[in-house]
Amino acid sequence: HDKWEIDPVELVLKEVLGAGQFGVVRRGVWRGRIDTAVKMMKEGTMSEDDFIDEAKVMTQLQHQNLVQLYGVCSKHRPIYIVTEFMKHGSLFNYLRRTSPDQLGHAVLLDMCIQVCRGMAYLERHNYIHRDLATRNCLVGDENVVKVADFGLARYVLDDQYTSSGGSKFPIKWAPPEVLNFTRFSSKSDVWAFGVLMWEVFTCGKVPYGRLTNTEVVNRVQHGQVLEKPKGCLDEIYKVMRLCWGQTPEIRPPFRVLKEELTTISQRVLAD
Ligand SMILES: Cn1cc(-c2ccnc(-n3ncc4cc(C(C)(C)C)cc(F)c4c3=O)c2CO)cc(Nc2ccncn2)c1=O
Repeated sequence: HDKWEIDPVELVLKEVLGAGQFGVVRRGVWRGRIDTAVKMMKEGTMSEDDFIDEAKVMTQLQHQNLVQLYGVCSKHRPIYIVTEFMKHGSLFNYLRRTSPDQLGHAVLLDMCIQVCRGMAYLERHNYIHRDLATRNCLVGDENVVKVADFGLARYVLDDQYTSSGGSKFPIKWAPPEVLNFTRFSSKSDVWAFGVLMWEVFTCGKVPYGRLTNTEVVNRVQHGQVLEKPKGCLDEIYKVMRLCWGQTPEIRPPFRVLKEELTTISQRVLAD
């Protein structure tokens, strides 16, 4: 019996949470008491057999800042992907609907540190996210923030999303080596983390505003990076700049970023 296989009989489906990349996602109650989110995979959106193979690895990735994969219902179609439930939805929406004064610098920095902890865990396990952004992080009680949908990008069948020339490719979160050679690594996740920090400290602004993808690619390839968010501390912006090193080698790993941000947080909190 594959322990990552969930019996759909044990799932009671509730309200729709949203329509994700792969189809409708609903809240579900598992075994009578466990709150979950259930992705009901629309046919043809994902290479399902490859994903089901990977699911056993993904269920082993467990960290307080990663949205836990509980398992899959793969004995029927559509398959279900069952994960931990986060009651406040995406970090992107949470930032945009929560007024800035409610989110002081200490809270914004703490959110970035939580994401960094989750990403340092993935880095330690040589696991690449490939689409880190505030839209792919989720918020729970007491401003708990967790990284969601890590690794799933590999199973998307829509080549508008998977090819760097496609209309759905996350250009604004991609470093030069991904734009030029789609060369993903934990260091390309670090670049995306810098953009995520910029999203957090602008309370959910869209990076590079209304620039077209072509204009963004030109800027990134010429070393032009995002400006310091209004009111953002210089030492926090400096960490963002470290994430935007032109080549992956000069960007710090997540375990170093975590130490940097924690040190700043202790100083900021002391003030
Ligand atoms: C776990 N979880 C997932 C979601 C939820 C709902 C709809 N779409 C999604 N998304 N969003 C994005 C997404 C992105 C991908 C990439 C491969 C990385 C491109 C792959 C996905 F499969 C999803 C997905 O399923 C999610 C994210 O997986 C919402 C939750 N919670 C709430 C609470 C209140 N209101 C709304 N959502 C929640 O707790």
